[in-house]
Amino acid sequence: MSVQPIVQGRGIVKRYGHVTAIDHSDFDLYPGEVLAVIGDNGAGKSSIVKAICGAVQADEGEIKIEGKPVHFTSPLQAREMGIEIVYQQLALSPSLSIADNMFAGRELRKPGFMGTVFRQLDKKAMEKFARDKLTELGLMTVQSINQAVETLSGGQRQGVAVARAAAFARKFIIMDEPTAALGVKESRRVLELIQDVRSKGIPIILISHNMPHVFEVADRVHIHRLGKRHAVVDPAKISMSDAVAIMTGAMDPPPIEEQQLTPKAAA
Ligand SMILES: Nc1ncnc2c1ncn2[C@@H]1O[C@H](COP(=O)(O)OP(=O)(O)OP(=O)(O)O)[C@@H](O)[C@H]1O
Repeated sequence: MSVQPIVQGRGIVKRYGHVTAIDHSDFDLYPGEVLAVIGDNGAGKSSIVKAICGAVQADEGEIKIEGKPVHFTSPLQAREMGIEIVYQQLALSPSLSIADNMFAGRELRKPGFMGTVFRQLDKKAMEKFARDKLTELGLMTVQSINQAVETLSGGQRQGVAVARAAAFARKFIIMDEPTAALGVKESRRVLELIQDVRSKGIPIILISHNMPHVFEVADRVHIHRLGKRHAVVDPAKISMSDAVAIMTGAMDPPPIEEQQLTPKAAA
């Protein structure tokens, strides 16, 4: 029995002026998996995930979420559907608290009259929710949920960004280079968080240049080259150096029947 992909992109094209960033590319994300997207600088990795979440609009092609065609015109629309994004450049407000950052743009109002008429925020409920989520992901090493994000370490900040995505994602999470700015210990914690999120059943698209990280957490590796999906490989069956050679064009991709176009369980 075949499993329906969460995301299915077919023939996606994105041009920026004369540059064709995505050139008739396909894309598939399946339930429960970490799909890594690797590729050289400028291969079109960010552009394809931006097209999926509505940060840019594709010029051609079709994107379906759980089998239904979507045409997001902004990432906010994707967010409303339960798609969360963790960016390389942290999209947190440094002077706001952890709790405020987690709820930015989707604050909880007090129940009843005070919330509906006076629009009063339910600070207690938001703090409790933020504390519960951080505890669930083992991140409650931070001293207070009301601590400003600027007082946290890089790893703790990235932890808050991942916790926020995990707390609100209902469909999937896109992570664009989540460990790029982090040290060894902090990267390790974020990789563990990725595994925690997957074990909760939320699939992840992970863009990364860090091959050891990719090979540690990915179930499948989408290799992007010159704006196209060049191959999809099983990291358990290919060496890191061969994946890089395919990515740079030094080696041909494996024949299609040897690729991992669907997860092993769904094949
Ligand atoms: N806003 C933009 N305007 C013009 N060209 C762009 C824009 N965004 C991306 N491009 C171009 O599109 C191509 C693909 O870029 P993209 O950022 O998607 O690649 P990438 O694989 O994510 O690269 P990197 O690993 O360097 O982040 C590049 O040639 C880039 O210069």
